[in-house]
Amino acid sequence: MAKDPVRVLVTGAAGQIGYALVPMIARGIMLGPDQPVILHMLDIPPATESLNGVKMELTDAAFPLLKGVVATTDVAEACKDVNIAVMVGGFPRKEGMERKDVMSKNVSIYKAQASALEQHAAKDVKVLVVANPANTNALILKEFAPSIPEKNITCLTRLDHNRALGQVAERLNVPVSTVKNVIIWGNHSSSQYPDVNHAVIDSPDGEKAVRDAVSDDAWLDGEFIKVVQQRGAAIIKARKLSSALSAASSACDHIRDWVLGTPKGSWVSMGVYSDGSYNVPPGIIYSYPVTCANGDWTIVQGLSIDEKSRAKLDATADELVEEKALAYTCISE
Ligand SMILES: NC(=O)C1=CN([C@@H]2O[C@H](COP(=O)(O)OP(=O)(O)OC[C@H]3O[C@@H](n4cnc5c(N)ncnc54)[C@H](O)[C@@H]3O)[C@@H](O)[C@H]2O)C=CC1
Ligand SMILES: O=C([O-])CC(=O)C(=O)O
Repeated sequence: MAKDPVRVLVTGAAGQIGYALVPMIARGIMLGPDQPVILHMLDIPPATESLNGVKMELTDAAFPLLKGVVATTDVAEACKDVNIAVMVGGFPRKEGMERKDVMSKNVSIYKAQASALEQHAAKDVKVLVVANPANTNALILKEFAPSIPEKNITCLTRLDHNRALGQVAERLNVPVSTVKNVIIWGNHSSSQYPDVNHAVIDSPDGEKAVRDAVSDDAWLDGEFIKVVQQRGAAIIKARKLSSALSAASSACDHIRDWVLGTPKGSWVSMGVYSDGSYNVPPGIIYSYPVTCANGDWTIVQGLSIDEKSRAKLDATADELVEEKALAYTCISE
């Protein structure tokens, strides 16, 4: 029997990530090839014409799984009964800007949209915040939507996770699908810690530690970390626009694994509400290694953290605590 359609909200749908993301959702890349969807697309009034253009293209693409499109600038209408909300709308970082520069613009957007989701979305809505500063926008959303379970509010660090997989695969000249269990700890910013200490590659002789396969600790502890941390800025420099196709694809990966589960023996990175695991301060949205099953994520426990890694986990946590304080200053202004 055909499944009931799932309603998926994409905010900022007329923007560049939105334009890459909505066809992926309509093709079943996010929720699977047998899951019909109804797309809810929100943008702001100046983007109305462009949003309608995207809607026209969705019609023209004749996606079999797409059972309806709501394209609107009304946040209440956009949030009505949505099961999944991908929050891409916001003010993007431009060349030379740090994430903190865009904080105040985004705090007010996320506060308002939290209330709309709380009032109008399905009670078990799953929320993924993509817009920067992603962790702190997600935290604001959580604080101002107290009736949405905190487990349902996450932010995107899967792009960083995928970037780390890509760098290791390129270095070893192996298919990216053979690399797994890298970790992005902390903030979706240049303070994040891309950690390969538990990562492995699959080979015909079984699993091999990435550290052994690469056999170049100086590269793994230096250049590799820097490249992943700075990849967003490198893309902006090259394209004069921030990452879009990779962000859209990673957003699909994040929701797909959350809803449908992570493969056995592997984990992914997600920004989730910290419960104090790995001695990270509770009360921030922090990227952890997680496994997913039955629509829930669980932080992978018990991984050994060496001294160098400890300092990096703490540094990115400190930045998030600072961002939280800054966000609260913006709220009270
Ligand atoms: N977490 C991650 O891995 C990544 C995050 N990003 C972030 O994603 C966000 C979107 O990036 P792009 O699509 O490139 O930006 P964009 O500027 O092309 O699109 C943003 C869209 O949001 C809309 N918008 C602005 N305020 C809104 C509001 N209040 N409600 C609904 N829509 C609103 C704009 O009109 C625009 O259409 C940025 O914050 C960017 O920094 C980008 C790449 C990766
Ligand atoms: O750096 C940015 O603003 C865009 C972004 O988040 C990324 O590409 O990781």
